[in-house]
Amino acid sequence: MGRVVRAAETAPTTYASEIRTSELRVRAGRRTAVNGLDLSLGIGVHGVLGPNGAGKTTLIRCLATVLRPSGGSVELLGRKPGGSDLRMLRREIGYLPQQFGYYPRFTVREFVEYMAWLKEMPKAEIPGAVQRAIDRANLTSRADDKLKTLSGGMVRRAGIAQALVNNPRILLLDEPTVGLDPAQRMQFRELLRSLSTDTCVVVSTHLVEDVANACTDVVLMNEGGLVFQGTPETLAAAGSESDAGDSPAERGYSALLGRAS
Ligand SMILES: Nc1ncnc2c1ncn2[C@@H]1O[C@H](COP(=O)(O)OP(=O)(O)OP(=O)(O)O)[C@@H](O)[C@H]1O
Repeated sequence: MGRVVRAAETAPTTYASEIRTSELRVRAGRRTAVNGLDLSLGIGVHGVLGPNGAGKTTLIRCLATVLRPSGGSVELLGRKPGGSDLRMLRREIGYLPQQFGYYPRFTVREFVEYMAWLKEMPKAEIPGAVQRAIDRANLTSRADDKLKTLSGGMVRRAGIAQALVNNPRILLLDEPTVGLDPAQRMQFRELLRSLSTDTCVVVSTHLVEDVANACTDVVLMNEGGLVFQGTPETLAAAGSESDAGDSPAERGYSALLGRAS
């Protein structure tokens, strides 16, 4: 008889926080765009909000291991990114940049397959994983069309598909809903909800309503720092009728930013 395998050995590794930053500083050009940020993000959907220039993109690029911290520290899945471990870590991360390059003659399927290959997925798993990612991004009917024939919103969805293809433990999405029509935004919210139980998703957006409706946690940034972290309900409760905005969440956003400045 073989050795008894304890449940703890087969269960996926869990962390107190998939992402942890401490006094994190990150430069963008000459600016320190993230300046002393302490964050702890676990499984769930974390909506990062903040005005233009708050440091959202810079933070996400650092979490994607594209930019190195200039001070403080970042830990992803319990590890400090760097050295020989970096490739292993990147296999566990999905990333949709604000702007991404692609070869326009690739079909959606070829593009997502190529990204799966770059992420060093086992060859036999790629076709199934690519189809699943394309389905989840609602591009099934356009899977074999060339990227140059797609609308901007569809290209964005191809970007979402490539970010999902390796079933990442950490999924970083920088303004994923730009260019999506209202029906697609609703479907995207569904996708976020389906990811919220087993993935640490970080999604930056200007759409406070997307955060209020599809995120489990709100991270509000201003001038490179953290202004607020809490549930969408707490964000909404922070506002009053006198604050700017068309909804309780927008009024909460305005109130918290107003108090911070
Ligand atoms: N490559 C760069 N060179 C110089 N400054 C930069 C660069 N990238 C960003 N910055 C500056 O860093 C700050 C933070 O920018 P970042 O793009 O992270 O903000 P953001 O919150 O994502 O803004 P937005 O909502 O406009 O996308 C801004 O003041 C910006 O001008």
